[in-house]
Amino acid sequence: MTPGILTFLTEKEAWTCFQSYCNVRYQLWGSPQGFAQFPNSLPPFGATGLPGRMRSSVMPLGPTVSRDRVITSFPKWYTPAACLQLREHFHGQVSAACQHRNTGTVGFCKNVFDRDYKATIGVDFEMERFEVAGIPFSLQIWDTAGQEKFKCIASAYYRGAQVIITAFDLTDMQTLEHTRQWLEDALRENEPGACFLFLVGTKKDLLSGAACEQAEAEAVCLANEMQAEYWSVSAKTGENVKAFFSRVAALAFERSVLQDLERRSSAQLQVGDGDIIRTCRDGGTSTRDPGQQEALQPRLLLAEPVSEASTACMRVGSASRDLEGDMEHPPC
Ligand SMILES: Nc1nc2c(ncn2[C@@H]2O[C@H](COP(=O)(O)OP(=O)(O)OP(=O)(O)O)[C@@H](O)[C@H]2O)c(=O)[nH]1
Repeated sequence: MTPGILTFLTEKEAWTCFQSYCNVRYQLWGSPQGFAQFPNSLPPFGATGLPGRMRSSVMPLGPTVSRDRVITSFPKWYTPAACLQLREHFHGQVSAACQHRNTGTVGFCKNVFDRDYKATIGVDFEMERFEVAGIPFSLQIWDTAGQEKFKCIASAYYRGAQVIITAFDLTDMQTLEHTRQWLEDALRENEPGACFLFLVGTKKDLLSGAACEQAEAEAVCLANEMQAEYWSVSAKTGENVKAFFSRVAALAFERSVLQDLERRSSAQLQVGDGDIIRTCRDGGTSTRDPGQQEALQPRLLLAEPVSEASTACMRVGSASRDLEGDMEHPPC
């Protein structure tokens, strides 16, 4: 994401307006020692079966998570009329798994609001660290440019998103219509049902009373049609920004944990009385003593996703630099 609170959620030039699309990827991170506290001494959650850049990854060490990125209870929806799920607690299995261990784009990332419009060139990238239910959890946030001329670059980053956020300008309802196209483009690159969808109305500070209610009602209708969860936010005042990203992080976290638990139980089915057969990274198989499994798995998780994340970042950086020249290198 470009600097400036929620720039990915706001307006650009009149004709392209708000088709800004944001594609959020996640990472779970923590120390290998931390994993040893989990039942069976297996790493808690770490995807090995997700496609390409999307795999969750475990990083060896991470900076402390700031207080406003700590999510202890399941964040509430913005409006029950358009939310993905009404419950107010983490899934039972997720809470139970988390109990075994002790253990937060731009304005959101930088806590600043930039009143000057600076177009996103190609793609912006941010990594936000959270702590969800006591577990360190990172979101990779990819803010794709809304302008038509950058569309071909943006679409390369749609694939493998866990969360898709399409944004529009609450003060310009034409931009709401454009979100359909953005969503279709993004969904085309992903498996059906694989992503959480969010529709976000920005510039809430510029609307009030009946005008705001009317705009929100239309947005909620579209959100229901898209099967997306609806949120109104203001990058300028910060209204709902933290709550929105907490919700995104919590939902993404929960899903990744559930997927991981599922993978773990299916992996256990493959364990026989004798040796464990595991797939190697080069596609071959290896036979190992069962006692070695606990030590090996964290290393597999550490090595592969981190290098993939770096490759992805490099690609964003070089694509952007080609177009802008002085683009900041994404924080890998
Ligand atoms: N009043 C108000 N202005 C906003 C808000 N969010 C963004 N803006 C302004 O709207 C303009 C466009 O914002 P951007 O965030 O750059 O728009 P964008 O859709 O991300 O544009 P691209 O980066 O080209 O995709 C800027 O001048 C912002 O300061 C908001 O919540 N309230």
